[in-house]
Amino acid sequence: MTRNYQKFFPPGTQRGGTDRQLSPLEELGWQPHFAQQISSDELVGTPPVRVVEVHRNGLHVIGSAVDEVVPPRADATVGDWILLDPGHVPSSRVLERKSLLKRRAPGTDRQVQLIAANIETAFIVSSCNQDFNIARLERYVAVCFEAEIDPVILLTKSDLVSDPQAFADEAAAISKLAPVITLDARGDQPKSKLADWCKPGKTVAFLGSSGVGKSTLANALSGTRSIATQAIREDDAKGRHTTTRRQLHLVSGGCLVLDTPGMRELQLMDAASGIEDLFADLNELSANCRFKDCRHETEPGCAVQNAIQSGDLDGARLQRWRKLKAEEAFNSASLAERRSKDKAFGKMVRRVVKAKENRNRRTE
Ligand SMILES: Nc1nc2c(ncn2[C@@H]2O[C@H](COP(=O)(O)OP(=O)(O)OP(=O)(O)O)[C@@H](O)[C@H]2O)c(=O)[nH]1
Ligand SMILES: [Zn+2]
Repeated sequence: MTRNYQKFFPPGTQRGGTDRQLSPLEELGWQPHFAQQISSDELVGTPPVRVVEVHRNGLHVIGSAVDEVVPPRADATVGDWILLDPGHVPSSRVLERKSLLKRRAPGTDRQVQLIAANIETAFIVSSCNQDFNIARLERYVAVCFEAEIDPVILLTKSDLVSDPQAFADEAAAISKLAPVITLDARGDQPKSKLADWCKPGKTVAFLGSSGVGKSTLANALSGTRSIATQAIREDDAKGRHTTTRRQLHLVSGGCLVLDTPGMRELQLMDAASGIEDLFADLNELSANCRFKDCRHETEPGCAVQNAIQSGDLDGARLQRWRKLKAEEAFNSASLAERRSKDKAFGKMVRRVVKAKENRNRRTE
């Protein structure tokens, strides 16, 4: 039986014209990257399903002819593709991801928390007002680079300022790889301005602080409907639905939007290469410093300081680079320390167990 997915789509979204009709799995974001990881036997025996929602007590998964909640597992998050083993659900395999967004959990114990998997484009949302903060935008862009997600910077509330282009110009200096778009999130602009990224079968997310317009944008993409909410309503006569914010929504036109919590506390961790990518210009400059270990402070022959002197480089950008690197090093080092402590503890446990076994053997 193949499930009929039409009911998940808002009316009038079936595409005509030259576009090939996507299969139900493709509508959910299934792509060659995932198909390559499985054999045809596996495809039949363990159908691929996508995690569309994370509940406290389980993962809501949807596939062709599958729509159920399976037990939660630490190694899967919203957006993941899982080969569902109906005979033994815990043995189901999580497919290798295209991207993974993770963060350091709030609080002091610095656990890694998986936020979302297989996002293709992250819209980093800020507004043309006091929310606009270059350091914060840079942080998000670095996180996207690290996660292998394409970042696009969206500056909302352009209707409330006289010169939105000034904000756009500043944001454009962050990275050549992060396009910048200014817009009024209410009305028609999002649909046309985001069309390049919001294609059927593509998964996108809106990241940013509270109040910048993430919900407004998602709604403006037109008639956002939650796959998860939809499915749960079917089962629940009272029309109740969950209030979790970590969900995949299917948007009119077919793209998938991941709804994530505000993420104000976004911390960099294990993101060294994301930072390298973000500050590629500074790394290039550093290669020309006279000393290999130049700290770009008062050393003679420092290409970075020279660029600042000549006005080619904004000194504040160097400061932000330092700050991000220090933060990343701190968070990652703490994690490494804990890992090595865990390792040492594991070793000790094994030693004790072995000693006990030896003792038992001798007394047998
Ligand atoms: N004038 C104007 N108002 C906007 C724009 N974008 C969002 N708003 C308004 O800003 C307020 C907050 O927008 P939301 O979409 O709820 O913001 P959010 O990012 O989803 O906020 P959280 O749900 O708290 O994370 C709403 O009153 C919107 O109508 C814009 O481009 N122009
Ligand atoms: Zn230097």
